[in-house]
Amino acid sequence: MTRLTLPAPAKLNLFLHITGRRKDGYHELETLFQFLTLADQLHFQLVAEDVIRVSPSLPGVALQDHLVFRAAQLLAPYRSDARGIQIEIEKNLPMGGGVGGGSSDAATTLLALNYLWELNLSLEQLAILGLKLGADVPIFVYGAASFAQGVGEKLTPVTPPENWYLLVHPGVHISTAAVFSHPELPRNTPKLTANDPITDWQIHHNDCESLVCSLYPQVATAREWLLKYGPSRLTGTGACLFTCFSSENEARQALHALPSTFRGFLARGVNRSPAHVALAALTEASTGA
Ligand SMILES: C[C@](O)(CO)[C@H](O)COP(=O)(O)OP(=O)(O)OC[C@H]1O[C@@H](n2ccc(N)nc2=O)[C@H](O)[C@@H]1O
Ligand SMILES: Nc1ncnc2c1ncn2[C@@H]1O[C@H](COP(=O)(O)OP(=O)(O)OP(=O)(O)O)[C@@H](O)[C@H]1O
Repeated sequence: MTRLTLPAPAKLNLFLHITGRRKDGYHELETLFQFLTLADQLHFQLVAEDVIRVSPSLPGVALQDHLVFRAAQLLAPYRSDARGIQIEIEKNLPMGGGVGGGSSDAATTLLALNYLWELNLSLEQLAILGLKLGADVPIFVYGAASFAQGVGEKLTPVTPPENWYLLVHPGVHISTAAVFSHPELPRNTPKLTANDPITDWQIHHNDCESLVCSLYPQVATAREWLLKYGPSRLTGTGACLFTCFSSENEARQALHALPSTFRGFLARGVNRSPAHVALAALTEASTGA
């Protein structure tokens, strides 16, 4: 096989507790990750020359900083021949939206190149490499909805309900680093205990939400609008907020009522990453399983 298309799905942080800060500045988190059917699409094509080509370019992102390019660079030394790769990205996920688009693009690149370059690296090896690119990369590499601890890399698979979500982007770009370095960010939520119902996400909260709403009035306005439909929550450090619906139809009706100042996305929560589903289908087809 010389070409491959794989999705790079969005994630939601159904809740996000900050339980402490490490000496290196990174924060200790407890968060519940679920994937969405909403995804970027990445097209990979092996080429004879020893190059890594990524197109189209992303606004404001130099090639050397592009997480897809960096993921390919990390894997290139493991090749046994000099075949290069051409990668084309259909970007559907809002950047800086808290849905992990960059991390997911990187993880899908690791999975795809491991397959196309026939590297036979384990998911654990890919996750360790991926963590160098961002705290959110390992969850996408493993591909199972999980309760995460540490900086987001200690993962315990769980199965929250696979609801329909309306995701609202209030139109602001939020820097993860800026939120995490803010002096007013709460950092001392007590750790959950073994008896806490982890997948019952609505009883938990996102520690970034109040701060982000006070720094960005558009996020606060979007939150107020979403609250008419049910409990709403910030994902990651924002800017996107979500609420859940028991059917696609109800979610679609809410999307139709969304003020034009916001962008809305309809998606289903899924406990297995669509990238893994697609890769498994491919492997089964090629082995005739
Ligand atoms: C907020 C989350 O999206 C929750 O899933 C992630 O923790 C962020 O993951 P990410 O975007 O992959 O983050 P990284 O690229 O590793 O880090 C961006 C910046 O966020 C801060 N950061 C990130 C993760 C973490 N556990 N503690 C932090 O303090 C660091 O200042 C870092 O410089
Ligand atoms: N392939 C990529 N897709 C998106 N952003 C990228 C990519 N490569 C590098 N970046 C840079 O990473 C920044 C954060 O991107 P991303 O869209 O993943 O944010 P996010 O959804 O808020 O992430 P998270 O929830 O993990 O904090 C972008 O603003 C951009 O500068």
